[in-house]
Amino acid sequence: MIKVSVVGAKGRMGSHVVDAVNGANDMELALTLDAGDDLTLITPDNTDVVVEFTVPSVSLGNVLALIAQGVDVVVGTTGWNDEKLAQVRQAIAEGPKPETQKVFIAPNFAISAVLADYFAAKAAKYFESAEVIELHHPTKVDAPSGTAIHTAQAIGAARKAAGLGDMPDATETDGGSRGQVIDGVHVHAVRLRGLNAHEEILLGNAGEQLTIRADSFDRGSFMPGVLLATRKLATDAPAGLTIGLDQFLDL
Ligand SMILES: NC(=O)C1=CN([C@@H]2O[C@H](COP(=O)(O)OP(=O)(O)OC[C@H]3O[C@@H](n4cnc5c(N)ncnc54)[C@H](O)[C@@H]3O)[C@@H](O)[C@H]2O)C=CC1
Ligand SMILES: O=C(O)C1=N[C@H](C(=O)O)C[C@H](O)C1
Repeated sequence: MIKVSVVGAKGRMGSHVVDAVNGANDMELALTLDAGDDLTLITPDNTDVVVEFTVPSVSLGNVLALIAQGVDVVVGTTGWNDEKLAQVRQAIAEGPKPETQKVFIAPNFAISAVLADYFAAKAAKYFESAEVIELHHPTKVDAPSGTAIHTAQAIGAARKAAGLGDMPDATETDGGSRGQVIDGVHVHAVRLRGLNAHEEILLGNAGEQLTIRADSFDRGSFMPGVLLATRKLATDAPAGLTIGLDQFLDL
């Protein structure tokens, strides 16, 4: 049995993870922690894998504390950047298990979103223009979404590798309506009561458009991916930091 602890267990995602672990016949729920709880209660004796879904402002601190505890971590919290990721890699190298510690971070655990990212990266070099629209519930604290940032980065990398230049855009006066530019890709965020998590990727050429859309209508859509990652970390995932559920799929 895989002993799984959950950090952020009282949250929208954390509570779904608790239910998913309790429903998995190869897992047992160890500790459920939330804000103010002592992370040093989690040890390799009581936990094989921690699943962390908290808030962007605290996730790095949580992950560093859990690395110091010598436990492997699946991270769903967003808000990551290169500087924070470098701190995670350094903490692993200087931690108690530098050769075996595993940390996995994914901006999105839903297969629809992972495939949308993959398809967008494949399509990007064939289109003059590409923009990303993410749409979420109005209780989300970060914008743009980690998924949209990851998608924009993938499109930007594919365009750079193909030698594509800047996208056409004659905008001279922008009051903010063109969104945030990430690796040359404009990203737009919608917050609307009634939505959960959605992303639309628009790719355009003269006379044609390709639209790639992923919808997570409820948070259950993320759970198969969370359980997959948890099982991978408990078995044959590589040591060190792994980023993106696509790394665990045969895409
Ligand atoms: N990777 C993915 O597939 C998904 C990622 N997310 C991300 O997960 C994060 C959480 O989203 P939600 O669950 O909707 O948020 P939420 O606000 O419902 O839950 C966050 C939980 O973390 C707790 N918390 C706050 N500070 C803490 C600390 N220092 N230590 C432990 N717990 C602490 C809060 O009390 C709360 O229970 C966000 O960053 C969101 O973008 C959300 C859905 C899917
Ligand atoms: O906050 C959410 O709900 C979600 N956050 C993640 C993100 O920021 O990409 C994943 C998904 O979009 C749901």
